[in-house]
Amino acid sequence: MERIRQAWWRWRTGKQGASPGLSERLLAYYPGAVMLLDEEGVVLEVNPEFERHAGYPAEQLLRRRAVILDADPLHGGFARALEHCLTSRQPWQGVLLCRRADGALRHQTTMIQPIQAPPDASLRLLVMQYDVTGMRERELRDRQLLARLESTVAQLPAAIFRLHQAAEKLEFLYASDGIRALTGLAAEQVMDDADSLFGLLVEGERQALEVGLAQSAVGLSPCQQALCLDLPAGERWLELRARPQRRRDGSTLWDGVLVDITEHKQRERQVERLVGTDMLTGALNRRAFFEQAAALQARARRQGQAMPLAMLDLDRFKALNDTYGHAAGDLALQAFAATCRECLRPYDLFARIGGEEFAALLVDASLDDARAILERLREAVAAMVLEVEGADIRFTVSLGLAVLEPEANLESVLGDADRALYRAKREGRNRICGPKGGEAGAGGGDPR
Ligand SMILES: Nc1nc2c(ncn2[C@@H]2O[C@H](COP(=O)(O)OP(=O)(O)OP(=O)(O)O)[C@@H](O)[C@H]2O)c(=O)[nH]1
Repeated sequence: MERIRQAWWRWRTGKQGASPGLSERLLAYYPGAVMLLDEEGVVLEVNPEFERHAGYPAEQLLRRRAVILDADPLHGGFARALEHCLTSRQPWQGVLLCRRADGALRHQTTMIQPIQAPPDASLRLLVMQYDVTGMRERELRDRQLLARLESTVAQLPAAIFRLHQAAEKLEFLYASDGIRALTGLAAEQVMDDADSLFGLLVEGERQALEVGLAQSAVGLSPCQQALCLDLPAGERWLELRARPQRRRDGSTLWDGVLVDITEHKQRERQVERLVGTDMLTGALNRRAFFEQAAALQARARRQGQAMPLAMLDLDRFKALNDTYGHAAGDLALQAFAATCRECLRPYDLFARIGGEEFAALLVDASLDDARAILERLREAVAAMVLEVEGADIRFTVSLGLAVLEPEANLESVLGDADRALYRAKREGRNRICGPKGGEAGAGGGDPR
């Protein structure tokens, strides 16, 4: 077969010219159907394989026009292909829909080569056909299957992808249409430029992804990573799950899926918030305060900054409870916490760390700033009037202030603030004390 293909190729490319023996060789060895036609398109000769491949007994075809093989002998492509070869003396190649003697339609890949046949150098056409119907049917089935698969993938609430990394560069070799619902980006956009997607990652997430992919590439282990995107509609969380494979050139490929996990993340955060929140007042609880204060202190340590820390305690709260009842006391605690949140800045930490004891950690504030903020807070609390069953309830707050130095121990600084608070109580309540020697912002004293 290879020998014949090479001979055919030499012939077609004209390196050797039309070999007089070639048509005989093709008629003898070509594994498909071969016909030799005269310049009227009449069949002069066929090969022994002809009937098996063309589905026509040789005797029915010899001395008849070859176009009768065409599914449409009058207007089909066979007649046009022959016409082309005869007028241009150029070869023709293509797929023709032919009809077998039993009426079955078959796709035949067809090559037609004009040759000058000795001895009179009259024009002949050498026609070779090979039945590719099975191949075309398989191709059609594959295409239908692929179309079904693509539409199924498009319906998924996820995007599938193939990611390639070579020389540190990441590119999507494939991204399904689902990427648009997840990110607002078209699949083509992501395939053209992976950064159109990775550029949406919130700060630090890209680095986390690169580390995750690097670990996956080294150990050829699955990669699973939660990614947070900053989209115009808000924050969106995706989970990337992918399996790596190594290419021969040493680069790595991941086939994987991106799934929206925003709802799950939001629920997770809600639970985290609830676990870290005091149910009565909505302030942070003691555990969350210590965790978040430690994180803020680590950041402040890097910047070499100290942070003012205050303890707040309602004055004579027992008496309020005793006079108006525990429910009124609860209401007072809630109103107090709400006023504190209004007076503090959104990024300050505010927590209920005991019964009627609260703490505030002021971020990026000098001691003077803190005093001014807390003084406003003290005044706002003193100005509050709670109406409970016809009675106007007023109360005040005492504050103890300390400074959390970058390297200091949080518990012991809370102790300092507590001691300052004790002084504020002793000196008449409704005032701010501390740090040592810096008593300022004293209020009107205990109204009682
Ligand atoms: N209503 C209510 N009261 C609470 C809650 N937690 C603690 N308390 C009350 O807060 C009061 C705290 O009283 P004390 O520690 O004696 O102090 P105080 O009466 O505020 O007096 P000073 O702190 O000295 O001004 C107690 O009566 C507790 O029962 C709570 O969740 N709700």
